[in-house]
Amino acid sequence: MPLVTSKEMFNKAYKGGYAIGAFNVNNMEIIQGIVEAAKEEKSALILQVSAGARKYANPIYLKKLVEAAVEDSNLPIVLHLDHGENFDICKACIDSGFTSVMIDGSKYPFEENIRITKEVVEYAHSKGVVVEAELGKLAGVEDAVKVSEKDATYTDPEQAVEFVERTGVDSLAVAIGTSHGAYKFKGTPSLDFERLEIITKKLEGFPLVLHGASTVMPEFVAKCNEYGGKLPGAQGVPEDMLRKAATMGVCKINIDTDLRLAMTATVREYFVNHPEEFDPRKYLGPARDAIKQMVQHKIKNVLGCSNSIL
Ligand SMILES: O=C(CO)COP(=O)(O)O
Ligand SMILES: O=C[C@H](O)COP(=O)(O)O
Ligand SMILES: [Zn+2]
Ligand SMILES: [Zn+2]
Repeated sequence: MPLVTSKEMFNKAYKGGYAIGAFNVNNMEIIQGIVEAAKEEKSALILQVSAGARKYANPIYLKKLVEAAVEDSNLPIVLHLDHGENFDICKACIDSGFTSVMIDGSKYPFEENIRITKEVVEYAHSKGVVVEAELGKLAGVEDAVKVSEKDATYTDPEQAVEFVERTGVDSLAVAIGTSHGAYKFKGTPSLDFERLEIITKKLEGFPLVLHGASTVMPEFVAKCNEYGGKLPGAQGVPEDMLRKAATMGVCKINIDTDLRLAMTATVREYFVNHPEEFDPRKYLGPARDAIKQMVQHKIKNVLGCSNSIL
C-alpha cells in the first residue's frame, strides 16, 4: 500500500468519535517504535516531520525510512509536514512525496494567514495532497489565562468558519489552551471545551487538530528526574481531556514530547544501571521499546483508534 492522505481516516475518526495519533519522527528507532505499536493495534497512523527533523535527519533519509515503514507494516500511513513555515517548504515536501502538509500561518494577521494558506491549498490540491492550517495561537506556559487574553489568542469560532470557507483547507488546528513542550500548565490544567464545542458545531463534520497534546506522563518525568534529569514542574494535558476532545471533532492529536520523555527516561536509566556499556544498540533498543509502549498506550487508551484500519 502506498502512503495515503488523511481524508478517509478523518472521515472515519469523526464519525467514530476517536482521533488518529500524529507522532513526530526524527530517526529510525522512533519510526520503528511507533510503527510496531500501530501494527499491533491495527491502527491508521500519521508520521509527521518538522522543519527541525528535516534539518537533523536530512529529508532524504526520513522519507526512505517512512517508505520502509509502509512496506514493513502495510498500514495506511500519512507522511505529514508539521508546522510548515511558508509556501516553499510545503512545496518541497509535496514535490518529494508527502501526502499531507501543515501551513502554519498562525503568527500572521488573519488575512495574511488566509492568503498563505490558500496558496498552499491550491498547489497541494492540484497534486492530491491535503493541507492542515492553524488559527489562533498556542499558549506558552499557561498561568490561568484570563478571558480577555483567551479572546486574543484562542481560536475565534466565527473566524474559524470564515477561514475554512475562504481557504478550502482540509483540517484546522485550533488553540483552546494546549501548548508545545513539557511545561503546559503552571496550575491546574484546563482546556476551553466551551469554545471547542462552538467551533465543532459551527464547522459540522470538519476535522479539527490538537497540537501540544502530550500528557507529559508523570512516571516518565519522575524517571528522568530519578536518573539525573532536571524537569521540575513538567505538566501536560490530562488523558481524560484528550479523550473528550476526540469525541468533539478533533480527529488528529499531535504527540512529540511524550515520545521524547519516554526515550530519554529509558536511556538515562540504562546509563545509570549499565555504566560499562557503550554499544548504542544496548540503549537505543530499550528506547525504541519504550516508544512502542507509549504509542500503544496512546492508541488504545487515549486516542481510541485501535482497529481503525478494519
Ligand atoms: O504539537 C506537537 C507537534 O506539532 C507536539 O506537541 P507536544 O509538545 O505536546 O508533544
Ligand atoms: O511542534 C513541535 C514539535 O514538537 C516538533 O519539534 P521540533 O521543531 O523541535 O522538531
Ligand atoms: Zn503554530
Ligand atoms: Zn505542533
